[in-house]
Amino acid sequence: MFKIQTLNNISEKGLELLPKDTYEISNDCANPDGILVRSAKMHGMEFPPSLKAVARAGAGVNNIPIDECSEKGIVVFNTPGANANGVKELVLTGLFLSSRKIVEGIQWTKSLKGKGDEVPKLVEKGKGEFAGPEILGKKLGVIGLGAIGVLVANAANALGMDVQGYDPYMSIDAAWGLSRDVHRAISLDSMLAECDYITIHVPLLDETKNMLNKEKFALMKKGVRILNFSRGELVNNTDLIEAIKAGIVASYVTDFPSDELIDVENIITIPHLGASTPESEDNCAVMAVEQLRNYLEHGNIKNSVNFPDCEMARTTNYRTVVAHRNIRNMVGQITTILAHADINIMDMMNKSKKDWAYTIIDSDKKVEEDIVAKIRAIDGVVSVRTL
Ligand SMILES: NC(=O)C1=CN([C@@H]2O[C@H](COP(=O)(O)OP(=O)(O)OC[C@H]3O[C@@H](n4cnc5c(N)ncnc54)[C@H](O)[C@@H]3O)[C@@H](O)[C@H]2O)C=CC1
Ligand SMILES: O=C(O)CCC(=O)C(=O)O
Repeated sequence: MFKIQTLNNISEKGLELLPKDTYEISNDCANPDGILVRSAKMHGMEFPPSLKAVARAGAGVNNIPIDECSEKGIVVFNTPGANANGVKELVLTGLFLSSRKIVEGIQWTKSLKGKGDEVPKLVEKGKGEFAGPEILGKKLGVIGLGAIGVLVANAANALGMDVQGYDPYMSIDAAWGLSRDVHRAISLDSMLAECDYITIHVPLLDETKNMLNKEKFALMKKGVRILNFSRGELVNNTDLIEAIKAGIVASYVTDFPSDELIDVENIITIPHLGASTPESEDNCAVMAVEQLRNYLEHGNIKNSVNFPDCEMARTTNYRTVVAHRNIRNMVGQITTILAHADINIMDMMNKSKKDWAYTIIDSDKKVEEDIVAKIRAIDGVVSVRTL
């Protein structure tokens, strides 16, 4: 029986893929084999030795202590692209909200309640306060051309915007999906200087924290409109508020409210609704559960953020999987231990990703616990399982 702990509400479409005879699901269990999570903060959480994997039903993994998980041999998965359309649709909404003072206008209209027959006249008199430009023909800069950035760039291009993108690490898959009409920015700074609208779609990392700051606002066109549906910490809020007061930033729309941003003129805060659609929630949950099951039951890794993709069809009933550091002679040491135990390897796969590596071995006989203990004792090995 595998125990799965859920730290957030996970769509039933995903949970129902966990067979009741082999999986126990609870939001409060003592020794889980796997955790399913959305945005719950996992930093500072105690990880029991039973924990083998964490599956993030979503894209961003800044709520998970990745390095600590790697050191403990806990494989962390996310669900690339599964909620990208949900976010894209809200970014497009944000684009229009940043241009036309729709939110402010709706709020003002409410203040007319009780004015009786005067309302239409007051509306016509007051509406000038809420005018704003059209997006057609305007320049949009997209920072980060991954699953979401590409969809946003293509959709804005289809709406008649002049779109450029900046992503020094763009994947080949993402490049295949990008419209040929989207231009490649020469540099981030040149893109920031030219655009009327800027939207940010990068992960929150040490390198991207405060990516939009005083120095970058100083480069921007007066009246620029900025959208942030990625993470709040990508933008320095103190510098942003100054740039708004100085008239550089005409509007900031974000999915990540924080106290200093709420109720500030020209800032629209949305309560992290980017992926809050039934479609995105279902897609993410199904993908997260499928990846978690494949790992727990077969030791296959797909879409992990800390260990390499490593998938092999089973050739025998005896599988051993080893998570280890990406250092010399790991495979040599593992296979030597198996050879001394008179175990023959029928098929194997070894893959690496940055500092970490993973080995799957299908053998002709069961690898008993004393042999597992020997593999576990190799310097650099962080987890061993037989399946
Ligand atoms: N508002 C919401 O509900 C949601 C927010 N997100 C946020 O959006 C982010 C992006 O999501 P996806 O597009 O699905 O991720 P992704 O991994 O497909 O794309 C991220 C892109 O950013 C690029 N990148 C990384 N560092 C960069 C840098 N310094 N400069 C320019 N580009 C850089 C990468 O090369 C990659 O192409 C997530 O990390 C998450 O924080 C994701 C889903 C829902
Ligand atoms: O699960 C959610 O609603 C948050 C989605 C998100 O921010 C992400 O996938 O990175």
